[in-house]
Amino acid sequence: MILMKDIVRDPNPVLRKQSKRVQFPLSKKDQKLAKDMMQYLEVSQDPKLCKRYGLRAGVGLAAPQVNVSELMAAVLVPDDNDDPHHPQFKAVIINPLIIANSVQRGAMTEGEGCLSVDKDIPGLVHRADRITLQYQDMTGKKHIVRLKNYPAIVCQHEIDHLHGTLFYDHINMKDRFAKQGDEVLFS
Ligand SMILES: O=CN(O)C[C@@H](CC1CCCC1)C(=O)N1NCCC[C@H]1C(=O)Nc1ccccn1
Ligand code: NI
Repeated sequence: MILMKDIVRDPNPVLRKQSKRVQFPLSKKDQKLAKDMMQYLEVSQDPKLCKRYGLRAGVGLAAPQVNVSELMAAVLVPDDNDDPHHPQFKAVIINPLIIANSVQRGAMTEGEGCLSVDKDIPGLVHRADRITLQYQDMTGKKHIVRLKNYPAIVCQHEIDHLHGTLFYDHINMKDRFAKQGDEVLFS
């Protein structure tokens, strides 16, 4: 089971490395990693279990955050009324590729955080508002999904990790909350 002690923190250089492609069929190690990362998100989003294991609740976790430089991340975006049985987007995304970005930009009004960044870094994290994401699931099956708003933001945050990018790399440090043109802001 992944615990907070297993999560690598900035400025650990592993967070700045380019991850390697995952081969199929998945090795036993990669199967366990995929399951453990999704389990972290599920446990962390259960208030009782989250407290019991001293976790920070998360909606995404990328392999480099647990010290594995592979193109794999788990995403579990709860639906608005927090029904655990109907998440907005739940997937282990392997060898993900953003094959289209909307011209329209989007950012979360309150900025972003990261389980691997222990300090708060305020500012708008400018991203595409909508993306077309291609990924392989644990069986190697290819999926192509179109995401917008929060699920799109979360996947972009995770895919960034796989390429050694952290959320604050996107903040305009000279004017942290300056909107970019007609950027969509949402909380
Ligand atoms: O790379 C992956 N990470 O670093 C975990 C991050 C990923 C999200 C940050 C912004 C977009 C993706 C994460 O989840 N958080 N960031 C730090 C603390 C809060 C936490 C969070 O947003 N929790 C949450 C939100 C809604 C419901 C339940 N929990
Ligand atoms: Ni992160």
